[in-house]
Amino acid sequence: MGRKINLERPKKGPGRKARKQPEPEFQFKKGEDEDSNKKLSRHQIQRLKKREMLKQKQKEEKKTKKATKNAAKVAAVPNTFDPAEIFNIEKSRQKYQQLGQKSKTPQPVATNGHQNGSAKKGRNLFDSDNEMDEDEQKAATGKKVQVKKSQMKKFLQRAESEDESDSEEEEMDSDVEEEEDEEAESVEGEEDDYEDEDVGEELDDEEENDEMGAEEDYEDDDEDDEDDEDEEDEDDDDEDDEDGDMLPIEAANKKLKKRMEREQKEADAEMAEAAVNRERFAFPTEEELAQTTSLQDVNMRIKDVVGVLSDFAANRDPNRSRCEYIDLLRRDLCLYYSYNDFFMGLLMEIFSPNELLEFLEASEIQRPVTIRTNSLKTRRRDLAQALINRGINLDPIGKWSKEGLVVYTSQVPLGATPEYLAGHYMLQGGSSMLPVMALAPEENERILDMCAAPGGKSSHIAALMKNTGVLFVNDANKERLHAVLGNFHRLGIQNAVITCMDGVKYGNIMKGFDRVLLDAPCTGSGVISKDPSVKATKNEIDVQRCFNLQRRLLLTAIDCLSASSPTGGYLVYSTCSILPQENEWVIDFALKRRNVRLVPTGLDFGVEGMTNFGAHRFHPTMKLTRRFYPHTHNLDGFFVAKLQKFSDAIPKSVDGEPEAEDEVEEEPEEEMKLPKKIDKRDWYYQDIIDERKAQREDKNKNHVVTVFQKPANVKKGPKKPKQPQPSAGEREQKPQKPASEEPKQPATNGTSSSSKQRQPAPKSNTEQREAEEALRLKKKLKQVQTKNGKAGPGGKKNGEKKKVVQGVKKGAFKSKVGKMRTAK
Ligand SMILES: C[S@@+](CC[C@H](N)C(=O)[O-])C[C@H]1O[C@@H](n2cnc3c(N)ncnc32)[C@H](O)[C@@H]1O
Repeated sequence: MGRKINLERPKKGPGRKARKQPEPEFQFKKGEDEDSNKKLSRHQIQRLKKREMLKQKQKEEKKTKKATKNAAKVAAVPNTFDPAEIFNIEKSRQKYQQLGQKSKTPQPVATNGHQNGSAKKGRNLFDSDNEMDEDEQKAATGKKVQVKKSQMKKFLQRAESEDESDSEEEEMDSDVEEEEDEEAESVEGEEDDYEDEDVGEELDDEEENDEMGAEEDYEDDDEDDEDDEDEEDEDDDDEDDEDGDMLPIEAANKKLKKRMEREQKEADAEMAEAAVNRERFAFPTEEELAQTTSLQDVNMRIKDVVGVLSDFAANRDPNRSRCEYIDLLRRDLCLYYSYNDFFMGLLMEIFSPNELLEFLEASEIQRPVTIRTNSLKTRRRDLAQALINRGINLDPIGKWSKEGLVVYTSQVPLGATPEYLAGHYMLQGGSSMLPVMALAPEENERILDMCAAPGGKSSHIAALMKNTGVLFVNDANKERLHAVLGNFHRLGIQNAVITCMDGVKYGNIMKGFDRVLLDAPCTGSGVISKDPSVKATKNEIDVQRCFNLQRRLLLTAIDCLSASSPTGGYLVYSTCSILPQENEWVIDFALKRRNVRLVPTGLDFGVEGMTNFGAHRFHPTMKLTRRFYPHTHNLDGFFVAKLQKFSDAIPKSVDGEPEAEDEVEEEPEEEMKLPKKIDKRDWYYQDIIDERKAQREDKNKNHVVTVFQKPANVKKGPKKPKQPQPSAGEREQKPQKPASEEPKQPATNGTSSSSKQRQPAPKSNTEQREAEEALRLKKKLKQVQTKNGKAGPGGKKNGEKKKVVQGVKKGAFKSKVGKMRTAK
């Protein structure tokens, strides 16, 4: 028989040690100590005494330290502060302990692990002050204490780690005590063991001493802070008396406030002292000005003069007028930032000296690259994801736009990604989205964009219209309109009609629009970072030319609008200029001449429009317009105004005021002039860069195609026949034709355009060039024939012309022209 299996399961429950463990006792509480001394072992009593002595010693040390520091205390106060220093962890910890001890009652607490220990401390921290739940406490603290979360987090983390180390210590102590008790019970009088215990105790004490030493070191490291803390300690004591059970964190906050106030006072005093001691800026003589060679000196002088102007009465040289200072400032600013005097003068009329400096600095820096999601093809989230996958680092442009994205870095050219080519986005400046947002186009409306090329805003309008209704897209610049066409194809816009005409005359063709956008041509004073040539090239005539055109365009745009439109009758006028002459002044001009009123733009940021400018007083509602600046919004400088037409009737013009003030004699501006040099990375001219590239490619293709078609004709046909030198007598008889009459270039107007009209419109650049070539050849042939006929068969001239006809090969011309026509 084997052994009988014991089927009885072993009893579950607390282990031997746990069962044996008595209720935890808090032995080091004052008051209780004397009563409980009887219960304590000899060693425990010794240890307790030791600790008491140590504490006493520590207190005394602290007191002496405080006294010496107070004696040595001078006005030296740190200029900066570290929140961690203000939320002094060690002090807080001590305070927690005190608070904890105040409220601590000898109730049983599980001490199986340091987490509980710390939890216990945590509870003490909160429970000691009042009896609210921890959560309630937290909520209350959150309301009361205005401290940054991160600071709070750090603070609590550090406090927790301190608590943890404390609890570990306690655990160690309790373990040792436990062992002691056990040993005392079993082997009384075993000296060795006691010695060991003593060693253990000493180690404990050493540890404590070390800790205290470390604390002291910490304190010594930050003596200055300690000074403050000591001071605050005193305050704290008072506060404690005053505020009673104030949370430590509240106390810390109070300390922080006090400290900040004190620092502010000191900073003010320092500033005042510096102002008194500062060397007064001496106005430079002409010689000194002439001797200035370094830009750094100019920069210094700019700052000095701006400083003087900020408090002119106090800082001025009594022998110098404000005008002299301003002239000096303008001169230096022009030199430092490379502006012409006139343009700098305009800017100085807009901004205060300090803000002017900010604007000039911001205009030297490129704005962030931004793109607009084409909502006809994709969603911003999807586009962002696709671009992020290509290594493009981007973010939403801001809360104000649902479509814009700002691109920080990109490893691929943004104008060549598959997403761009698929029309998922448009390269567009952030501020360019604002006028369309203000226009707020609706579906199924009839909308006009009067100056639309290259089509950034038009395509945005079309997207908001969701390809419904009709969008009339106009621009006076034919070349730029090609870009509109390209962009619209790429972006999938199908509701647009593109026209090329002077906007001023648009009202003669079509009216009754629900909404009109007039993004007027301007000086570009808001986009200096994109085109720095503005700084040095713009003159008074340019500005006058711009605002005169803008006024005329605006009046026409208003005339094109329908006051009885069921959905709108709104017009948005915008420019990328910050000059009031091109903005508020133009709007004010229109307000006086048409039945329109200003309405809010709906844009929730931007600076209010000006109601005063120099001697000018604009309509008070001008405040509803919005200005955007590079230095305040990190956007291109822009102006946006929204008008509502309330009557189609045109009021009689204001007496004595011409339709266009300060009219400058000028030729009608047919096409916008492009800058001489276009930066290849400039998105604004991306369309033109593409166009030129395409033309270059076309040229090469053209060459190949011509050779392929008829190489012989190409060589012989267009060859210019050598004109025999006429004799002196002949020269007198028949004067030579002026160069302009020579049909060198394919004509773009006059007869050629009429003949063009008869032919079907060329579809592409190559075809167009071929057609023009054919026309040129045809014309040349005709000319030669006529001349031949006129000269008569027998004369000397006749013979020469015959030679020419032979030279160009009449048959070859005809066949080429014929072939091209059939090709068409
Ligand atoms: C500021 S740009 C327009 C930019 C466009 N709205 C966009 O967002 O892409 C001004 C445009 O006005 C055009 N323009 C200049 N004079 C004009 C006129 N008299 N009539 C119509 N357009 C004109 C220029 O060709 C230029 O394309």
